[in-house]
Amino acid sequence: MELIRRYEVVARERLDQGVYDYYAGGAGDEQTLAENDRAWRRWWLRPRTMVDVGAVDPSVTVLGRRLAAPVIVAPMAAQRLLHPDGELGTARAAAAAGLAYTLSTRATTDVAEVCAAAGGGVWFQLYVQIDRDATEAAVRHAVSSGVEALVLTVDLPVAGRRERERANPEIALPEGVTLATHTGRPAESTIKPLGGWDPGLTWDDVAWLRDVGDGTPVLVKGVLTAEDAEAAMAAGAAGVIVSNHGARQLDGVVPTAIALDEVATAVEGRVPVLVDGGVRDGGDVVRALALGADAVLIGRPVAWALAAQGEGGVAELLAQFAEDVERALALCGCPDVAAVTRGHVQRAAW
Ligand SMILES: Cc1cc2nc3c(=O)[nH]c(=O)nc-3n(C[C@H](O)[C@H](O)[C@H](O)COP(=O)(O)O)c2cc1C
Ligand SMILES: CC(C)CC(=O)C(=O)O
Repeated sequence: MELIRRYEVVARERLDQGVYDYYAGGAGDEQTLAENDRAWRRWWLRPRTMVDVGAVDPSVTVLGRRLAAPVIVAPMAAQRLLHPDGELGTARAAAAAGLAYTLSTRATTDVAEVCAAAGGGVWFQLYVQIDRDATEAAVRHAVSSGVEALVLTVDLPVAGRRERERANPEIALPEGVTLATHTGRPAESTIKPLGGWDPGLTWDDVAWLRDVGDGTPVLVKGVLTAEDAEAAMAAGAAGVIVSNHGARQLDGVVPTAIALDEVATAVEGRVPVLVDGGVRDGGDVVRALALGADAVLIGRPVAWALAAQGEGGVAELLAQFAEDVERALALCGCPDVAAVTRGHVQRAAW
């Protein structure tokens, strides 16, 4: 937490108020935003001692790819708003750390360039548009660029009510920077919360996407209930991401540290379960693993590191984060990720 706070302080100094607010903000009164962080800490860790932790291996395999730690960079729009290194910087830093990187549909760098820079381990987050032809073209372009998974975001049928964005509803991108044309629309020089996404998306569309993606695994991002986890698996999802979109969509939805328990119990190991929202240190990662996650995604901490120090900042953050996961595993008596069990957490009474 401390490391991340330092990056956030620098990021806040460097960024325009509107840009900082866009990244930091949540929906409504930001009740869920605050609880996303706190809810992890309401699970106390139950460490075991006298286990040989002389060599701790924090690596995992997700969708066939070995990751140095169970950590993936979450999709976040418009990263060249934060630093000229933008998506290329974050993707390169993730690759150097042996982690996967998820590129947003609303990126400021084309997916082909990002895949080339990372050399593997890139996932493509998809917002399905009303214009299905444009979406199909984007998916084909992403797949032919070499993305290893399609992350279908299902929690943004309409824009959340984000009070902090009201002051700056349309953020101008820096001179010479435009949004990548993953939407098939002409290059745009501002970022808006919503534009042309299909609010009519249903579970039947997972089969369509699998088809368009030519078998590339489809992960459903934005699952908060056992019911939706079942529906996602029935629809052919290769995995689910427990997420409330960083508390940016509907204030009052369940924090992900609570939803994860229900979702992982329902999934019973049939597909990978990932989680994001408020994961801030190695202890949180162990909590997530204990509750049944295969890996976590982290969002804002990466944004702050990028804004503060560009690619080097993200590299440092991810290295320290992975090291902290290793330390937390050792201190819980777990020589590897497989050793983490439900018995490594207990719910706090408050
Ligand atoms: C500024 C910002 C932009 C985001 N853009 C996207 C996006 O384009 N697509 C998406 O699926 N999620 C997006 N998210 C949500 C993140 O992928 C992720 O779910 C969330 O930020 C994780 O929580 P954390 O920031 O607390 O780690 C965005 C989040 C932020 C903060
Ligand atoms: C362009 C936006 C829809 C990106 C996003 O998902 C977000 O701001 O949370």
